[in-house]
Amino acid sequence: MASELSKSPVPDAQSVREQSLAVSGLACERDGRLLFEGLEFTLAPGAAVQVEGANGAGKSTLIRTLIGSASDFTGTIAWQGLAFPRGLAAMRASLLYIGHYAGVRRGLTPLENLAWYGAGQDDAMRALELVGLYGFEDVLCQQLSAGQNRRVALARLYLPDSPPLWILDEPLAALDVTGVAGLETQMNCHLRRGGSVLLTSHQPVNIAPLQRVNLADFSPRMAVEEELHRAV
Ligand SMILES: Nc1ncnc2c1ncn2[C@@H]1O[C@H](COP(=O)(O)OP(=O)(O)OP(=O)(O)O)[C@@H](O)[C@H]1O
Repeated sequence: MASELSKSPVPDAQSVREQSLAVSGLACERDGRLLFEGLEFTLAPGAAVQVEGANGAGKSTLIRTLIGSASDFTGTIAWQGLAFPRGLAAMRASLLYIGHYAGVRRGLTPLENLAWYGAGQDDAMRALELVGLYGFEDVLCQQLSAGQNRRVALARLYLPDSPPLWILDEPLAALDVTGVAGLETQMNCHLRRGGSVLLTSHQPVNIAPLQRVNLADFSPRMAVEEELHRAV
């Protein structure tokens, strides 16, 4: 099955439209604690952003904010030049989001999970084969391993008509070496076709072009430390 993972299908060019996500002066606070402030980056067509940061730095909070699940932020998030909340609906229409907990329904099989997302039988079978789950398509997800469940979630990236903007929270979590390589191949293919990827990961990701955004560079603690350093 290892060889199957490296055979990456080409995403439908028709589905990869012009897009751009721009974040400017973004700050998020949770539980009375400022996680980051002054965050700036742009995600252009054909490019990727990797959000880095220590546990609790605010990576998932940022992602929930970017997909519109959290609206308590200051600063600007804009999709194709239209600031949230006005640009949110158009952004969501172009979005494929896979969260930290992957969104796999454990009482369903992998095939049923993809059907729930609207995939036809043939497309779903092909996607599951490409993520190395051939032979497991009818097994309940609650009986699959953590890595296999992650692969069920990631199979959505291998379906035809995949949206152009991929936002993925810890997509490499629980994957083995072959799984990571296969996912990197698929993300690179998506980028080459003009799609874009924003992901969080605690480990290096071999995709290009890649901009790395470290939340530590935008933490208020860092600003205080720099101030102290200048004062010495
Ligand atoms: N709804 C919430 N209510 C209160 N605190 C929250 C909430 N959501 C997040 N936090 C806090 O915000 C901080 C950042 O959490 P977040 O999940 O964004 O971190 P992370 O960088 O993704 O961490 P990890 O690498 O461990 O997944 C944590 O201290 C967390 O407890």
